[in-house]
Amino acid sequence: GLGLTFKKDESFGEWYSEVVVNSEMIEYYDISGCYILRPSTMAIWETLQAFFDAEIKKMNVKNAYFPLFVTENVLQKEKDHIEGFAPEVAWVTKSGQSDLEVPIAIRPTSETVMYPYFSKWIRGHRDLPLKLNQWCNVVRWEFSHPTPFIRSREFLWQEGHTAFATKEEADKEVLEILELYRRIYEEYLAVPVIQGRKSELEKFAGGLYTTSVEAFIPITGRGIQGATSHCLGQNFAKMFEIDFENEKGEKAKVWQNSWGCSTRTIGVMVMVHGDDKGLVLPPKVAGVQVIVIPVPYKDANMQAIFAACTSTVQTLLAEGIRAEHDLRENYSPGWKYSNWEMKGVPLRIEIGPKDIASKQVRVVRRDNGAKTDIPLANLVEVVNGILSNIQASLFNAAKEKRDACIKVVHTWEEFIAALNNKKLILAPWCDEEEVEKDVKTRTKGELGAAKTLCSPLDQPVLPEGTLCFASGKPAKKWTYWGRSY
Ligand SMILES: O=C1CCCN[C@@H]1CCCn1cnc2ccccc2c1=O
Repeated sequence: GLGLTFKKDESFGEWYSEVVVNSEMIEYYDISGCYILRPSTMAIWETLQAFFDAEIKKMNVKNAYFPLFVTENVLQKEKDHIEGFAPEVAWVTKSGQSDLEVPIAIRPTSETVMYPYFSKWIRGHRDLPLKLNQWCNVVRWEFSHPTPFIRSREFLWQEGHTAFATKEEADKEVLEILELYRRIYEEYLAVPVIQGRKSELEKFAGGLYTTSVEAFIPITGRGIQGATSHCLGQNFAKMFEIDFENEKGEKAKVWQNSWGCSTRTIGVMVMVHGDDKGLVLPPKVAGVQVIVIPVPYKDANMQAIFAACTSTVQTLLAEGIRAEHDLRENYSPGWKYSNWEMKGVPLRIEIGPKDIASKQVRVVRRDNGAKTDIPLANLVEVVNGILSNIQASLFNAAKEKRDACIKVVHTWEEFIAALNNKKLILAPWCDEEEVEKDVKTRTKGELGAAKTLCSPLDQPVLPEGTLCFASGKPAKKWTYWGRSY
């Protein structure tokens, strides 16, 4: 049949897998954790890429491309950053029948690939700031449950790697990039996110501190890290001897950042906006924003209807609206409506005999099903208005839903109750790592333990004397907790 067999709020995992396949975004591949990204996925990725690439170029970041492969000794160089990740590193050990002299790793991230050359290229303060980015794939051979877009063994991302003379410059850029990540989610994918700082336990171990944008999936009550922007401090500069002669002629270590955003963004968008008819695409990222469908009538003049469909598409394309028509003769209008709803196309235009007669078209919104008859005369301006209204209402609906999941707690009992109610928990915390580990231990279970998601940059007031929900010690900051992907 045409529709989905699984309902979003009954069998979320199965619903998600069915939607990404039936909407023609993903095709499963015969290697576990690897997926084919079909054109409708690439159209979305290319829109996000175009926005982010243009913005980082305004920041004087330059794109480069470094090799996919990294030697073992270089990869092992930064031990405390690699130790936890080592099992995920994929290795090339043969070419043809013969073993390689030395096994070669496939990049899981590119710090160790790039930084020996940062060391070579950076000599004096005039070589700073060095700001490089690459759009590429990375491989992490994870064994936890693979999920299209969300957790795959190969994924596409951008990884930015920058070096500065001072910590102040690095700190500033960390937040500038984090703001771009917020815009990717909120302005393009219509997904609300929280900007925050990771705890010492959850941060990138090789860095100084990690900031992130955190999304939330109300149906599963799980948080999901949307993208990360790390200040690496001088850790990698020490390891890879990335020094420069500062303006006083002294030898100094550079201050570095690294930041990344991947195709996981697309999976979050599917989870947040999808419904039981399939994908729901925010217009700003939809590869096809409007689909025009002829509605034939028994003795109607089909040529006139087809001609009207074609000219409507041309009119919209001329104004930069991404429109297509579906003139296939062997499918009914009803079948086509379901098919394009499954693909998440934001707006459908139906053209039948009476529309021709009264020089109008009927538009139907994917997000709320609203139908409106529009005179051809002001088609473009009305369609543009509806598309931007869809974009805004998708974001507002998602934000309202996410905010309704936020629960402020002050005690352990409230915390556990909120966790069992699939809430996104905001709690005062003493910021002690032992307490964080203890919460993980005490909430272990088949749904996974609760963990810190981030401490919001925008901290609510913390009244004097507020105690930590878990330890009873004086609280130091408000922190979001929850189960996560
Ligand atoms: O997040 C980012 C943003 C982009 C640049 N890299 C940083 C840090 C990556 C942390 N990480 C994540 N998984 C890994 C997996 C295997 C080996 C190493 C790593 C590893 O270093």
